[in-house]
Amino acid sequence: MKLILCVTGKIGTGKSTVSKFFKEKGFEYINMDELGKIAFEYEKDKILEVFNTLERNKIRDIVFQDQKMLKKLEKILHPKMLEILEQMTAKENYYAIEAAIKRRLKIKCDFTITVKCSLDTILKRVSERGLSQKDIENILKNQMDILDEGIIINNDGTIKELYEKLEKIYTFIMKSASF
Ligand SMILES: CC(C)(COP(=O)(O)OP(=O)(O)OC[C@H]1O[C@@H](n2cnc3c(N)ncnc32)[C@H](O)[C@@H]1O)[C@@H](O)C(=O)NCCC(=O)NCCS
Ligand SMILES: Nc1ncnc2c1ncn2[C@@H]1O[C@H](COP(=O)(O)OP(=O)(O)OP(=O)(O)O)[C@@H](O)[C@H]1O
Repeated sequence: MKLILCVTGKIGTGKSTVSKFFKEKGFEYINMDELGKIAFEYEKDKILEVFNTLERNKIRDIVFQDQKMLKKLEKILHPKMLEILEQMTAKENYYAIEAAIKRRLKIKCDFTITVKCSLDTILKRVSERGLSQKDIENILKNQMDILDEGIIINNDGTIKELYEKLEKIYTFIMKSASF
């Protein structure tokens, strides 16, 4: 049997943490940001032509301040990312796909979890990763199409509280999937 669970949500809301829970339950974990990095390697020539650089930090600064440039980057990378995703999910298995822009990528899945938390929590958790408040706000401006979808998880609380919610959601998904 094949089951595809998508974990979506804005930057720093806790998608990786939620996905890790499902990985521990035996799901195969796929991170679309990582597929983006693989696609980037395949499409270096096209990227260099458009951006005159291959430095991810520089490209990040450009695209999250200019939506037209983000569209150009997505047009180069998304087809390859989706091709790799299709290959990776060909077998019967349980998959947890982490994808902030799941809707934009039009990933088909059986269950969706949207992870949410307040802007304050996002800023606090992500700034520890070395991104400035301005960087985070620029990324968030380009994530306005991430809407509440499927099972909604609020992740402003502790990890323990998150895991308690996830155990219930896991039970629900496994029961629903067996029908
Ligand atoms: C712009 C790039 C080069 C910046 O790389 P960098 O290593 O600095 O950052 P990283 O990939 O970790 O992304 C930073 C944050 O932005 C988010 N993000 C990435 N791409 C997008 C996008 N197209 N739209 C909205 N948010 C995005 C990520 O989920 C993450 O939270 C890179 O994000 C990229 O190639 N993006 C385009 C591919 C894509 O759409 N990936 C999203 C998969 S969900
Ligand atoms: N409930 C929580 N309590 C405390 N810290 C948390 C909680 N949930 C997640 N975190 C931490 O917050 C940070 C962001 O979480 P995580 O990496 O899971 O988010 P993400 O949505 O995957 O981020 P990105 O969009 O950048 O991929 C991480 O350092 C994670 O360990």
